[in-house]
Amino acid sequence: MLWVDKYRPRSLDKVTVHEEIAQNLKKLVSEQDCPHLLFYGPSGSGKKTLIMALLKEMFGASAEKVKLEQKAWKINAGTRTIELELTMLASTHHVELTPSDAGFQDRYIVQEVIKEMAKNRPIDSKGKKGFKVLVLNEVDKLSKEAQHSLRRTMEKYSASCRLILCCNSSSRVTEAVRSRCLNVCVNAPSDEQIIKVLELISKKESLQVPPGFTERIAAQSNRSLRRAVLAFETCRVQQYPFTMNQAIPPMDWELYVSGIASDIMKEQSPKRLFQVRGKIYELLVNCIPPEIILKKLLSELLKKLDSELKHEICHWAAYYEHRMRLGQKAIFHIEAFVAKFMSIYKEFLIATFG
Ligand SMILES: Nc1ncnc2c1ncn2[C@@H]1O[C@H](COP(=O)(O)OP(=O)(O)OP(=O)(O)O)[C@@H](O)[C@H]1O
Repeated sequence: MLWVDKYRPRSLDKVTVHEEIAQNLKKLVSEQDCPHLLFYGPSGSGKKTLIMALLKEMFGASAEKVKLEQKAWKINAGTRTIELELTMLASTHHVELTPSDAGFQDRYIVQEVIKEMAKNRPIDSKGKKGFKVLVLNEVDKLSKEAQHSLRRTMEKYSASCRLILCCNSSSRVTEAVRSRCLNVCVNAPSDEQIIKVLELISKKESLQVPPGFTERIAAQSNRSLRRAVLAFETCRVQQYPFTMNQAIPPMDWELYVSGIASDIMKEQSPKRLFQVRGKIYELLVNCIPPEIILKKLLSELLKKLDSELKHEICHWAAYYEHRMRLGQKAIFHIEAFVAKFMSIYKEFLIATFG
C-alpha cells in the first residue's frame, strides 16, 4: 500500500492537519442534525480524508466497506432514452460518484440517478428511517443545468438524503447550491504541518532522516500533502539511507510537460504542433486534469520566455482556460493555446532576429 493511503487518518480524532474542522464535524454528527455539506479547497489539502473520517464517525466501520460498482442507467428524457454508465463507490450507507464524468449529460445523472438513490431511504437497526449520504466529487465541474437540478434534488429529498459535495473551487458552484450547504473550507496545509506529517511517517517507518530533508520536500510540494507524501516515498525507494543533498524528484508528468515546453520553444510549425497534441493526449489519458496541464505548461514556458512576451502569453493562457471551462473537449483549447503561443513567439523571433 502506498504511504498516501497507509497513513491517511481514518477517524476524525486522528486527523492532525485540520484538527479544528475535524472537531467541528464531530460536534455536527453528535448533534444528529447534519446538514448538506460543501467541502472546498485545493487538491491534496485533505478534503477526501475529512469526508471519509466523517462517514466513519456517522456510520462506524461499515462506511469503510465500500465496493466499486459499474452501473448502467437508462434514462427517459422525453423523446429519447439516454444510456449512461457510471462508476461509483458504495457502502450500505453512502454512495460516492463523480457526476461530471457524464460530460454534457451530467444533468441527467443529477436529475435521475441521484433522485433514485435518494428515494431508497435506509432504515436503521431501531426501525427508524435514516438517511443516505451521497458524496459528489468535482461539483465545480458540473454544468449550470446540472447545478440547478442539484438544487432541486437537495430541497426535495432533504429528509431522506444528505449530500456531501466536494470541489476545488467554491466560486464555480452556484450561489443557490452553496447557500443550501454548510461550507467547509479546507485550506492547503502550511509547510510546518506538512513537515509534521512527514515526521510522523518517518517515525512509523523507523527511518533516519537527515536535518532539513523534510523541509525541502515540504517546500517543493506546493502545499499539497499528497504530493509531499508521494515525494517522500519516492525518495525512500530511490535511495535509502537518505543523504543530505539527495535530490527530490519531480513528478513524472511534470518532467513530461517540461519536455513539451522545450519542444514548443525549439520549433514552431504545424508538424511540431501535431507532435505536441499527441503528447498532451498522452497526459490527458493518464488522468492529469487539463487545467493543471495548461497551468504547468504556462509556468514552464514563462521560465524560458523573454520578459517582453510574458504578459501577452499569460493573457492568452487565461483566455483559453476560460474557454476550456465553457467547452467540452479540453484538448482543443490546450492545442489552441499552443498554436497561439507558437504564432506569437515566431513573430517575435522574426521581428528580433530577422
Ligand atoms: N489530516 C491529515 N493528516 C495526515 N495526512 C493527511 C491528512 N489529510 C490528508 N492527508 C494525506 O494527504 C493525501 C491527500 O489527501 P486527500 O485525498 O484528502 O486530498 P483532497 O483534498 O481530497 O485532494 P483532491 O482534491 O486532489 O482529491 C492523503 O492520501 C493523505 O495521505
